[in-house]
Amino acid sequence: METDNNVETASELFKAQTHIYKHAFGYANSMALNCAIQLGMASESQMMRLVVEDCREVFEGLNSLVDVGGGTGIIAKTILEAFPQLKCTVLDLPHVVANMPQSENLSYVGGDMFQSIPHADVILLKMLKRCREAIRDENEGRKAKVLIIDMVLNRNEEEEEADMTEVKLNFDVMMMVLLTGRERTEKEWEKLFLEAGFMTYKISPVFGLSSLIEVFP
Ligand SMILES: C[S@@+](CC[C@H](N)C(=O)[O-])C[C@H]1O[C@@H](n2cnc3c(N)ncnc32)[C@H](O)[C@@H]1O
Repeated sequence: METDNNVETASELFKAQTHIYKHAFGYANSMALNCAIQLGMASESQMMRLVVEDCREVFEGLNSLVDVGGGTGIIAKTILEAFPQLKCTVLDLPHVVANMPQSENLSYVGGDMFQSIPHADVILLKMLKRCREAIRDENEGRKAKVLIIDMVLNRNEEEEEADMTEVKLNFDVMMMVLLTGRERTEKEWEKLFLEAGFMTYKISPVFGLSSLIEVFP
């Protein structure tokens, strides 16, 4: 695979990722798939950088952001590179963030997203399995705008390349088999947002296999 340094545009990166996943699923071999997922994760910050560049308006004017299930803060740090005035909080399980160094604009909170989410202008949920519960009505943080970065099935079927659709459907099957989860169509996402009390949403399919979904209270 090309390294971060010689993949220059979002579409090159997304094509490379789709290609790798497609072949890994084709091998029907868990080791090949694991490698593909590791490679995909290794390019996450590069991908996020491209997305922030393409979608600056989504982050402009915000004062604070909380990345729910944000791990060690790779995504939050990437957003901060472009918007250094933001106050970012990463919420993850206590053992994940226990020894993470705080800085002026980046803090870590150990906790359970199903109990409480720190207040912020925007809540980011990226690749989380149980976002339904995370944005449910009773959750304290829910009145903020929510940004979700995740797959949307059957989106722009005419425009979407066949390879990409194939890979998304393979992920859907994998989620069902391994995690008793699933990927969602736009209609299913919409139902989830309306049930959680949100009024509107906007999907920007700019993120290769994943889309950026803005959900408004
Ligand atoms: C699939 S990873 C996604 C990481 C990151 N959002 C990304 O896209 O790279 C899920 C993350 O959620 C965290 N997590 C799982 N259950 C959680 C909970 N109840 N509260 C907070 N974080 C949780 C995990 O520790 C892990 O870092």
